[in-house]
Order: sequence, then structure tokens, then C-alpha cells
Amino acid sequence: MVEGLQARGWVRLDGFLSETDARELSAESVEAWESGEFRKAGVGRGEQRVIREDIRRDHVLWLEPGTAGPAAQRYLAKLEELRSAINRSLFLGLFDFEGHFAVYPPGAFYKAHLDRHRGTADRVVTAILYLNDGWVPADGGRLKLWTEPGSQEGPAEWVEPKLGTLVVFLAGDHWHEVEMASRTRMSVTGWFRVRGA
Ligand SMILES: O=C(O)CCC(=O)C(=O)O
Ligand SMILES: [Fe+2]
Repeated sequence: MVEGLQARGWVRLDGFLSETDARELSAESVEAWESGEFRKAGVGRGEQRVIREDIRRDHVLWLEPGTAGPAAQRYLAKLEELRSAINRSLFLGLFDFEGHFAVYPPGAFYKAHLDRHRGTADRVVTAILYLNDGWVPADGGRLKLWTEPGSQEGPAEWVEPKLGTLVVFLAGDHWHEVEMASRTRMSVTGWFRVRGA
């Protein structure tokens, strides 16, 4: 994975989590969703955060290492290993991870964007894990990831949000969007960050 990230700036891995682990994580997300713990995702950060349903319609629940369920804790531990592996090979100096569960109800989408807030550079690497069992092409909801840095044209990779699939890419380089899904689409999205950039 680290080699792929180094060579191309993005990488996709099916089966990053075993089916059992991914199902358990998915169950934790469903439980939190059903007990109303998610909120509508915003655009921008801090005081600038606003709800923009023309841009994104997902709902999120931030993962707090202290209170996350056992499957989420295990996933965070795996990401911690990935973070050190990336640092050892790419010298990116990633110091932590922040992430959230995301739910896209039927009809939801997220228009093309870069994962970086205006005027900041702390989110360096994006990691998205999908939690959808039995996803089929007719369900839509693919991630479109433009493969050329900085470009919102040209070649793109389409990723179906299948249970256990992980996508990792350089957050400031790769434009991406989520096409509309016709069934509920669940994932964990997060970012490895550098300090104070
Ligand atoms: O779920 C996905 O495929 C992408 C989500 C995304 O781009 C984001 O939350 O910033
Ligand atoms: Fe994104």
C-alpha cells in the first residue's frame, strides 16, 4: 500500500478488513445511526462550518478513541500501523488520525472536492473504508477519484463502496466525488494529519 501511495498518490485495497471485522464495524455504525447519534455533515471548519445540501448530503459521527466500540478501536489500531508504515517510507511526519463514520441515505451524494480546508494543510492523507455488504453496481454510490494530481479532468478511478475495501490517497492532490446512491451507503472516512500546518 505504501508503495502504491508513493508511486501514484493513491491506492485501493479490497479486504483491508476481514469480513468479520468489517461486519462488526458496520454493526457499530448501524447501531449509532439508529440511536440518532449522527449529524448532518458540514462544509468548512470551526466557525466557517455550514450545512450545504447542494454539495454534500451525508451524515457523520466522529470517532472518539475513548468511546468508540471494540470494532472501531481495532480499526483505529490498524490505521495506527498504517500511519507508522507511511511515515517510515515516505517521511510525511503524520502525527495523528481523525475520522468519522459516514452514512449516505438513498439519494445522498458529495460533489467533487479536495479534502483540505481553505488555508490549511494539516490533512495530508485520506483513508476511506467501506462497510456495505452485497453492494451491486445498480446501487450507485461509487467514489470517483481523479488520478492526476490537482486535476478534475482526465483519468479517474471508480470505486464501489464494498465491505472491507479501503482507499487511501494524498488529500491535497486528488479531486474526488461520491455519486448518488440508491441504498444506504456506510463508511469510515478519516485523515492522517501533520501538526500545525
Ligand atoms: O465516501 C467516500 O467515498 C468519499 C467521502 C469523502 O470524500 C469525504 O468525506 O471527504
Ligand atoms: Fe473527500
